[in-house]
Amino acid sequence: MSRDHRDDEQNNDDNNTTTAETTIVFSEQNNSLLDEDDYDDGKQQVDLEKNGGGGGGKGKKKDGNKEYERLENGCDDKTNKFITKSDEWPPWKRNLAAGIWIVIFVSLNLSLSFANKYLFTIGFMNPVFVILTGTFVTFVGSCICVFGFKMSTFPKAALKRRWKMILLCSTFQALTYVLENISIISIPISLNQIIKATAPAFIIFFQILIEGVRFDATSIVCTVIIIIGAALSVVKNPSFDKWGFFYSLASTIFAVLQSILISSLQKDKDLTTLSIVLCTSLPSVFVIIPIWAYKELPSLIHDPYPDPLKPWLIVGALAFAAFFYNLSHFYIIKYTSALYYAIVGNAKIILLIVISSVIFHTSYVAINYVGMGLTLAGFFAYNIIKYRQKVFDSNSTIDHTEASDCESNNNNNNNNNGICLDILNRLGNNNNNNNYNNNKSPKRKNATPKSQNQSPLLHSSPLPNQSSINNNDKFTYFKLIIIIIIINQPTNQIISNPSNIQFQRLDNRIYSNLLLYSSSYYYSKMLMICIAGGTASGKTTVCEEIIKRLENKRISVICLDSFYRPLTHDELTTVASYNFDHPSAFDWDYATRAIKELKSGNHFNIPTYCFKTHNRLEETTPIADIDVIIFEGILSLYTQEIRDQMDIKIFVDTDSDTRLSRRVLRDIAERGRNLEGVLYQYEKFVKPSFDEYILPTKKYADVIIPRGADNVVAIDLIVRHIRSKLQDKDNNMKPNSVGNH
Ligand SMILES: Nc1ncnc2c1ncn2[C@@H]1O[C@H](COP(=O)(O)OP(=O)(O)O)[C@@H](O)[C@H]1O
Ligand SMILES: O=c1ccn([C@@H]2O[C@H](COP(=O)(O)O)[C@@H](O)[C@H]2O)c(=O)[nH]1
Repeated sequence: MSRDHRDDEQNNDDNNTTTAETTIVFSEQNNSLLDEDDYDDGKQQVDLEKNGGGGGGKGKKKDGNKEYERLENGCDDKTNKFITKSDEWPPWKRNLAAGIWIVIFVSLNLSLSFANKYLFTIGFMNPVFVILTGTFVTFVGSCICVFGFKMSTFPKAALKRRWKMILLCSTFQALTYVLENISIISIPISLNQIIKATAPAFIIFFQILIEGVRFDATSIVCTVIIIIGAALSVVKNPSFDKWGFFYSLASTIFAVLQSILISSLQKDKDLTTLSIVLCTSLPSVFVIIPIWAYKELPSLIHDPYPDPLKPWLIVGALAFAAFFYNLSHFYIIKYTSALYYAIVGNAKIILLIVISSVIFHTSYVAINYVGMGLTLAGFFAYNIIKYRQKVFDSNSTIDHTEASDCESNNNNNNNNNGICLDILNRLGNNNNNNNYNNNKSPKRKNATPKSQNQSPLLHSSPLPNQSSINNNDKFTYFKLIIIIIIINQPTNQIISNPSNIQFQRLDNRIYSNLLLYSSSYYYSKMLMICIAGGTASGKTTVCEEIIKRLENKRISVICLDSFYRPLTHDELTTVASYNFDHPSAFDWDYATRAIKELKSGNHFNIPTYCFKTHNRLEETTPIADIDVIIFEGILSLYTQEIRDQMDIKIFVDTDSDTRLSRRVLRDIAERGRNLEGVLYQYEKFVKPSFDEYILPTKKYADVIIPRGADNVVAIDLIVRHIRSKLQDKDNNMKPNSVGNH
């Protein structure tokens, strides 16, 4: 141990109280493990909080800085959610608001269905037009909410990033509603809802088709029950109509596809439910217009209605109701969670089946009642299973964090996306699980050479598969297009048969109900390790050594460096006076989200930072489906939120002279610097920041490794510990452990 480190630890000993954890220092001199006293928790991190979760300092003040704009607009730094007054409401007020919106949601849905039915009975046979006006008013209304009332941000960046997915989603959305409305003309609402209840079967089908996912027996049994039930519901049903049935089925399939896309879109930090409605409604209008022009325009012009004003008033009212119905989705999710919303949506389907059967005196034969009972039972069971799995999933994730206060953060972050561990994210996965997400330059030994501006993947593993989000997107779209081709075949036939068009109801936002189904059986079995330490202390080298020894495991290394804030124009002009070693140089919000998402078993695209341009590059590196994540960086132990996610916390403790000499060589060779620049930066920023911010985080480490990668004993012991932790997790994954939660 170097002298100054000893001094530092001594100081800490003097000053601090003990915590429950024990820090282990690996000393190779005597090959023994030395127990160290622990230190006071949470003291250093105050600095970050003072700076607004790391968002403070320089980054916030500069013009043109996106983060600054975001914060100025009222976006919370930690959760990345838009802050409104209601976020500060007491729980009772939020619950009351949620309750009111749930009532609005259910009653609007029922009213839309029944008013639509009434429209058709008075001879207004333009279901596509009803959807068109509803979608258009939804677009105008969401514009007013976003631009006028600033209820959500306009997701410009997300729109640019995800425009293809948004367009596809809009198309599915339009087809879902149009086909559904057309279908209900020839079959009763209750039958239509029964058909919609078969959605889990399609979810499972698509997951098997697209991903090759294997499902647990209970999900399969529920799905089989649903299908048998749905079949029995239609057999000999006096109200059955084959085209109505096919339209409804096609609508359900599109809704499933739409739900898959929506759940993926909801993972985007910039997309709220409201902004998704805004972005998808306009393209939907453009998809619906040609269908409407082809199907209904001639009859709309030529067929006079007995009472011309009445239907138009109803259509107008329905369009506004459709908008508020959409708005209610946003508010229910806002005040509760997406999971809650999905449950409400499922309950609504059942309510609709029962009420519509009673109101419209739908006639059934005995076998249909058996079928409906079976469908509902399967549907209930499926949802209960998914709900339990989800709850188990979040419990197991929280357990690993060993922190109670991260629970609320987890819940917050998962509100929009926690329940929809979406197919698409895993659709996009490739097999480069053992990837090295590192924005640094090529390393010695096995590192793959790359230029500074290349994609940041540095493969220390035998899997040389580089990838970027673009490639993933292509792959994903390719798969979706295949699905569309398969699905479009029967759909085209149906649409081309005008004689079957009768109309019953307006809007039924099925996608949100389906979010629950798209949640697959998932366990958080990943191990998260944090490696902190001063610059050039050997963090990366230690990672490489660990990876080498864990050859058969899927490991990803994420560098805190990837989350450097891109420098603004002003900052670039005075880059020599920019402190890259200060906590405010990092985008903590982004880094925290990445760690939490990955820890929850979700996919995340890691950004790429370029040390030469001090900017973020276009490429991102998708990370998912791995056994071990190593989060490495000078300040990786700095924030409590990130520390709370870690299973093992390591500090690489290398003496400062060694670090300086390594840094000089590295920065000149790999980061395009000169000697004067490196020394100036080291003296002015690197060393003071190390003393002030980095070294104090050593107290949070479970393991301290003196001399970095040279300390073979330490690395061997860590690897052994990782193996045993992974084994523990594997054991806990066994099916019979589910019941314990
Ligand atoms: N044990 C070691 N012996 C010799 N050189 C080392 C050792 N560990 C790291 N280095 C060199 O020091 C530099 C910085 O190491 P690195 O692992 O990248 O540190 P960090 O990730 O902490 O910045 C690299 O050029 C690396 O080759
Ligand atoms: O644009 C940048 C960003 C960072 N730095 C320096 O990099 C190190 C962190 O990387 P390590 O690999 O952990 O050393 C940090 O000390 C910054 O000073 C930079 O020079 N330019």
